[in-house]
Amino acid sequence: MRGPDAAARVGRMIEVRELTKRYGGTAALDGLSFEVRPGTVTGFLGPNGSGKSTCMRVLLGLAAADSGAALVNGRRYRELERPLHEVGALLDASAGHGDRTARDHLRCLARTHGIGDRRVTGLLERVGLAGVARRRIGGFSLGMRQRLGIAAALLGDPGVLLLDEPVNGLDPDGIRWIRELMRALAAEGRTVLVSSHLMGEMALTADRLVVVGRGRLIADTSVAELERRFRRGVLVRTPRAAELAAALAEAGATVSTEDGGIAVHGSTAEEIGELAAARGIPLYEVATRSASLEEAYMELTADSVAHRAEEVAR
Ligand SMILES: Nc1ncnc2c1ncn2[C@@H]1O[C@H](COP(=O)(O)OP(=O)(O)OP(=O)(O)O)[C@@H](O)[C@H]1O
Repeated sequence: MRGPDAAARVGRMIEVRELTKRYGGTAALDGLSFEVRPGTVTGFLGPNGSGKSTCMRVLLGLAAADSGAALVNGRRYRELERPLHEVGALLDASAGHGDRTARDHLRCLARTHGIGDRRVTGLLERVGLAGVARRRIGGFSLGMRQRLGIAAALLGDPGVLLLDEPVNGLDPDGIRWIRELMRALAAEGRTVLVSSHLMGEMALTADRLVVVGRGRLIADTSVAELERRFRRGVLVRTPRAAELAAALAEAGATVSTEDGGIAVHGSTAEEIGELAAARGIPLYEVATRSASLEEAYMELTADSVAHRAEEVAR
């Protein structure tokens, strides 16, 4: 890979192109393409079995795709010269020798890449494990293991991070901690891709969303765009409802009576306000209604969920 195209690709950090992977009769990935940009937290969302983990495993060289490309900094994982310095991953928090202390676990990993003890000590502090650094991992709670996994992912100070369901099984403190850490890592200019099947969680953390279903791309969008796309019209309360409704209908909007007010589709809150002002109609309330991101997500993925239920029942 040479020339201007290669340079552009390096800037993109994660690129998944037409990725396909079958397990027997199941297409885990079915022509999936998307890119993840630096400086953002990108949520990787999809119902159970939609291919998120498989995609991450292919990106990390842990599974081979049947066709297509999964690139980090413009290269396949196996072509990376110093992988730990380019991409860090949290896949399975149960990994790690139970007999080893947290510090020794990180030191062993660090040595494979010539990373010194000082970085290990710094990371144990960053993830809040400095106080238990000499305790054996076997006695760690799930939350402590997640923190250790994240320290391992950060060892080589990589620009790209892949986190598979990092909040699974964590208490509210742990969830808040991971959320803040992901935001801080993105603010440092890193590319952070984090998988989840909980839209509510991602809505609080992610700037962008890549939504997949049955191994295919359903949406690649910013959180704000998704909210806009799922607007549910404008609810207006006024003492002169019939008059305003007639004026709005004349202007081309669709109007219905609802909840002691009128529901307007096809007109923005600004247009409604100006039209009412021009006619001297007082407005008591003008509220743009959006579906919650959770509802938007349910709508986007409904087909994949139904299909999966059929597959499981078969
Ligand atoms: N090693 C494997 N052998 C056989 N089938 C597999 C294997 N790994 C994944 N699959 C299948 O591939 C599909 C995608 O699974 P994958 O784990 O990638 O989805 P996911 O989106 O990560 O799901 P979840 O949210 O449940 O973790 C599923 O139908 C799954 O059963």
